[in-house]
Amino acid sequence: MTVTPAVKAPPRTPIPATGPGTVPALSISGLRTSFGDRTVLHDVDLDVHAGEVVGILGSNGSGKSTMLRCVVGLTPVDAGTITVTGGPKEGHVSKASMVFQQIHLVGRRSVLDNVCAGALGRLSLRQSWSTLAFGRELREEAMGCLDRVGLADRAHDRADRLSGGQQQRVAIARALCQRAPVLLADEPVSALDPASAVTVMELLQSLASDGIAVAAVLHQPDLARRHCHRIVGLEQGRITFSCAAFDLDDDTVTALYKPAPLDGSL
Ligand SMILES: Nc1ncnc2c1ncn2[C@@H]1O[C@H](COP(=O)(O)OP(=O)(O)OP(=O)(O)O)[C@@H](O)[C@H]1O
Repeated sequence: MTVTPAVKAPPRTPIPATGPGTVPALSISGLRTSFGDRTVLHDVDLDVHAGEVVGILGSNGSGKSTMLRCVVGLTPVDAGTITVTGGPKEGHVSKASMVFQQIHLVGRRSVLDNVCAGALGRLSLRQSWSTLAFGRELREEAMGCLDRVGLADRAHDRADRLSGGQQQRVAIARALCQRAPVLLADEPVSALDPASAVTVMELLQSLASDGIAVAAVLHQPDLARRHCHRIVGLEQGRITFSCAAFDLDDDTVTALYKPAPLDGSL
C-alpha cells in the first residue's frame, strides 16, 4: 500500500554560495540600537548574499523591524556597521529597498505612478517635483518592474482598486524600481490570505534567483521553511540561531516563541 504524506516536503532549493570568498550583498556587523536607555538590538551580525532569501523569525518586540529599519536608515544605530554591496554605481540610489506590511501606495494614483515613485531617490529635483514629469524611460522601466511581478495589465488602474495581495506585489515592483541589490520585506504577507501569501513568497524567491538578496521578516515558520534558503531567529535583540531552512526543527521554533513572563522578568 502506498501512503501519501499529509504534508508535502518543502522544496530544497539550492542554497546560494555563502562560503569564504563570496561577498554578501548585505552585511550587518555588531549592530546595536537603543530607544532611550533600552537597548533593543545587541551586537547583531547578519549576512545576506545575492540570490538568497533569508527569513527572520522572532516573537513580537524581539527587534526584527528595528533591524531592517536600521539598514535603510529609518532608525539610527548606536554601534556597528551595515554594508550593502552591489547595485548601480551612479546617482543617489538607496542601496536597500524595503516593503512593509502596511503597503503605503498612493491609492488615487495609478499603479504605474506608484511604481515610478520607487525611482524618486535617483531623479533630479525637477524630475521628482511632479509625477507628471516621470519620463518615458522611467515609465518603461516601471512597466518592466510591473511585468516582473505579473501586474503589467493593471498599470493604469488606480492603486486602491487592487486587492491586498496585488497591492503588495505593486509595492515590490516599486522597490524593484529603486534598483537596489537588497530587498528587505517587513511582514510582507501578514495581511494576506494563504494563497496570496504564497504568491508573494514565490515572487521573493524568484527575485532572489535574479540575483537580489532578500531578507524577510515573517511570522509564519512553515512559510519560511518552504520559501527561504536560510532562517535566523531573533530573541530579545539577539540572533539566537541561523540555519538552512530545511534544518529548522519544531523545538527551535517552539523555544523562539516561548511566552514572555508578564512581569517582564527574563
Ligand atoms: N520608535 C520607537 N521608540 C521606542 N521604542 C521603540 C521604537 N520602535 C521600536 N521600539 C521598541 O523596540 C522593540 C523592538 O521593536 P520591533 O518593532 O523592532 O519588534 P518586532 O520584532 O518587529 O515586533 P513585531 O513582531 O511585533 O512587529 C520593542 O520593544 C519596541 O517597543
